[in-house]
Amino acid sequence: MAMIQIQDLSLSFAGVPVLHGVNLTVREGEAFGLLGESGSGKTTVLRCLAGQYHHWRGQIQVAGEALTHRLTLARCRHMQMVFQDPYGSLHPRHSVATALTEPLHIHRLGDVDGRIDRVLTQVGLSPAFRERLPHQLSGGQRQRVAIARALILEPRVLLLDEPTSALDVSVQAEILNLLASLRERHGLTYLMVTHDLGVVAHLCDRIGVMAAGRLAEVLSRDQLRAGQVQAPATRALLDACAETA
Ligand SMILES: Nc1ncnc2c1ncn2[C@@H]1O[C@H](COP(=O)(O)OP(=O)(O)OP(=O)(O)O)[C@@H](O)[C@H]1O
Repeated sequence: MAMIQIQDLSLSFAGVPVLHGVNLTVREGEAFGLLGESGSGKTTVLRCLAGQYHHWRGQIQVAGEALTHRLTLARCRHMQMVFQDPYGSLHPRHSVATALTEPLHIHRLGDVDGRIDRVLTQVGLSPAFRERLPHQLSGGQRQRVAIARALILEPRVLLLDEPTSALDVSVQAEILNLLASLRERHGLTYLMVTHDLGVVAHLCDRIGVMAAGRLAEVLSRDQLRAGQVQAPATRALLDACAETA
């Protein structure tokens, strides 16, 4: 089943087109990576799904339901976003427990303490982290809290915007492994934006390559690994990666 189906998605800012008729399907339980050069429109696709832009055109369906331009509580609950910079996405004076309680209050969910302890354990943090403030956490721990805050609502889909790029290289693999095991355990669907071919090779089943606001190509992980690519934009990404390797 298609968990996310995007058809003919277009968006302009002040008359300047940024997305041009993007078509994209993410299957239930799949990890789909969006690659592409800077400014190609990857994050804008995620933001349309997350309800941060309301003036897109086209059709978006999630779990078979058409998304409207209005953000509903049910939509937020089923589809959560995790950002690149965990420091920026956590309030500096809110403890971990406060950050995790907020979405539960908004969605009027009970068993707050039990849910917080369970989700902290799921992301590999002990309940002793409840009272910590963001500056008392390492970068990797902060990203674990950001993932916990997304997971506490038990969503079906995570929209991941460069979830490891702000982290030290040594911590990136830990967070990628965590995301992989959470997907397997909870049957989550991921749509992930990244610049990093290593990240997609590790986590993603299929990869879409964006170029100038269009989806240039969709590949399996094996096709990408074998260099079986058609679109010039994909070839340019592989060449750039080979040059820096
Ligand atoms: N709020 C906005 N107002 C005007 N233009 C915007 C806005 N958000 C994005 N853009 C433009 O849309 C285009 C696509 O941006 P987007 O952030 O989606 O690219 P990206 O592929 O995610 O890039 P990066 O990898 O650098 O994050 C860019 O040209 C950007 O300048």
